Amino acid sequence: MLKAPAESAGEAYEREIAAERLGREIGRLEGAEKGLVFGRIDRADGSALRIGRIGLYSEEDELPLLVDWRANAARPFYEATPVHPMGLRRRRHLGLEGRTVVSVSDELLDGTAPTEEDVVGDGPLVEALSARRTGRMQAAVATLQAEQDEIVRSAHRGVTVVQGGPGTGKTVVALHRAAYVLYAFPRAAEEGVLVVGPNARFLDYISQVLPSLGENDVVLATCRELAGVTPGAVGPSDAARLKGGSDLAEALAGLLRVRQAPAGDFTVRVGRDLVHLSGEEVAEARDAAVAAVPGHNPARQVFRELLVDAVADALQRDMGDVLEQIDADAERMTGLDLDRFTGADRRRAEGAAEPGPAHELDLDAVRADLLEDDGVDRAVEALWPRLEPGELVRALLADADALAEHLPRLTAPERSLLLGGPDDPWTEADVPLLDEAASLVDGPPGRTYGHVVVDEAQELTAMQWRMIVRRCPARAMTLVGDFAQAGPVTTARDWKEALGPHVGPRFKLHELTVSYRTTQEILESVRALLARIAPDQRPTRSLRSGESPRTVTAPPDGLVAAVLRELRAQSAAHPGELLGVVCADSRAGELTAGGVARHARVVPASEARGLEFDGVVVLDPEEIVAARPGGERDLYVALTRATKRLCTVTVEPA
Ligand SMILES: Nc1ncnc2c1ncn2[C@@H]1O[C@H](COP(=O)(O)OP(=O)(O)OP(=O)(O)O)[C@@H](O)[C@H]1O
Repeated sequence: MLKAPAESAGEAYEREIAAERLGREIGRLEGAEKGLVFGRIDRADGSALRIGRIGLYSEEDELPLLVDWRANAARPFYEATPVHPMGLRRRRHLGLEGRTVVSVSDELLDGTAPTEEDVVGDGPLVEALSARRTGRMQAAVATLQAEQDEIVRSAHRGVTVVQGGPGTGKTVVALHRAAYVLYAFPRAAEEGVLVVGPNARFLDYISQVLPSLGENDVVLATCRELAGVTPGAVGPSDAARLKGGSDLAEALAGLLRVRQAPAGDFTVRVGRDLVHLSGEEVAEARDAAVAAVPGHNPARQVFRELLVDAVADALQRDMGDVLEQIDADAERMTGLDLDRFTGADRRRAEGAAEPGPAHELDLDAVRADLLEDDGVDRAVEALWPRLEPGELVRALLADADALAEHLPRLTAPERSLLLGGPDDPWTEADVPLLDEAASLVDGPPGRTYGHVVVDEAQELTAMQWRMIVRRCPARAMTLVGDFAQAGPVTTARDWKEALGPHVGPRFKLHELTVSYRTTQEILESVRALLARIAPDQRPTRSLRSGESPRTVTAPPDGLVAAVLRELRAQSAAHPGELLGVVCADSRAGELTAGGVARHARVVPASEARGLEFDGVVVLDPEEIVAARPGGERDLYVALTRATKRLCTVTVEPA
């Protein structure tokens, strides 16, 4: 395609577009190649369908060669049970390496006895769950469970919420839902699908799933990336929590209103004249400008034009008054009617249309002049200064008086937590403030999406919710998370509180209750902790059992050595498995320097959400709990990352 000569710029452009389209199609087909066909359903009537990541058709056959897993025809593959066989006799799972079949596993659904043709054995789910972790999440398209599939395939186009404990497959559901939306809702697909995750580490972890489902057009982003802001510093979490509250949005909007033609009369110098505008006239121009377009800077342009109209009107009025005064004075002194000497009289004599009064100005010319006038420029800048988003945020955070005026609900100590210097670097908590300011100053974001998926959604602050909802005008979203795993900055306690301001009660809540990651033993060991941090939450159950979690103690100066000992023992006993060490954020550097990173991924507790490993070492639970507010929830996250074995290293009492 790219070798073909292009005669013109237009042709070159079309060639690029066509090449891009083909590139995408190649990507889709390559993605589908991995486990090309993973399922087959045999109906009781003898017909069969093969299920794969995409649909494939041949010209001769009536039935498709391969049915896309998202097609309605594939539904029984996920939903049929012996109680509701949905017309199926057999469900078959196929394991492929390249194009070679390496495993077959059948379930018989209609109560008939297995024949020689059927391979009934260990379920493919158990196999998938006990497989080694690779450090990247894998698609679960072959083994989606009925409760997961129901959410993925839901016809509900509004807001779907999935609440579930650690490892219940929320991320799996969220990503397969994104793929389903692209397939089943063409409008949303055309407007784009966005997946938001808490940090770059997490996005990297899930980055393979959608491409392996043949979908390369989904945008994966963190809040930073959406706002286009890279923070230069880490802020304290108590200030971050405050900055996450929706009061800040009101404060920024309030601060902006003060910068849009504050009340009062106004005088503009135009050339040598002073033109006076009443407070009413200015307010009228302001209200009309604000109503005309969203965004301070775009509305400023409208305001400028309306102000010029008002100035031109005032000039005409003043001019009229002056001329009438002159007319009256002259008439009184000379007894002459001056009208006769003006162009009005002559034009009338020449048969022109009835003109206005003699002193009428050419208003269009006056307006054009005024739009170029320095005096008008200065007036607009004084009444309605052009702004950058960052300036607006600074004007609030670096000014104690502005904080006091616009955040009256905060206490004085809270406000002093927010107060910063004019040159402080931005922090993570400033990102949604800058985004809010950008929407206030420049108008709504340029890029919006037809469907937005948010993973670890319990992490979002009210201000972050605002920035995400802004990008989804249709309010079509899939939100997955677990409030028992909420970090220290989260502002809401539950889904109702988080979503109320945006969709009220209009969201559909699903709950997942089976853990596909952690073993029953690990879940038992965190039960008391869960009861403390989320007393209302039903504990999840696991499909699998394994080793009991262990604890080892070490002296304060022997922690790194103890972690290394444990990792060596685990990798000797279970070579090839993926290991992770979760520790307080401040410890990560020491562990990496001590050589731990050669044996395992070192994960600061604040970044552990959503990740998983075969074996996990949790270093110094007390330190993790003490490191941040709500530290017990960080510990709960840390303790639920292992699929097979968990070891906790605690510090020996002195
Ligand atoms: N139907 C399934 N088939 C195969 N594997 C699955 C299935 N559902 C979940 N899993 C696996 O279980 C593990 C946990 O799933 P996932 O990460 O989606 O859970 P989560 O609810 O998002 O967890 P967390 O609350 O810790 O973020 C993953 O390895 C995932 O691949």
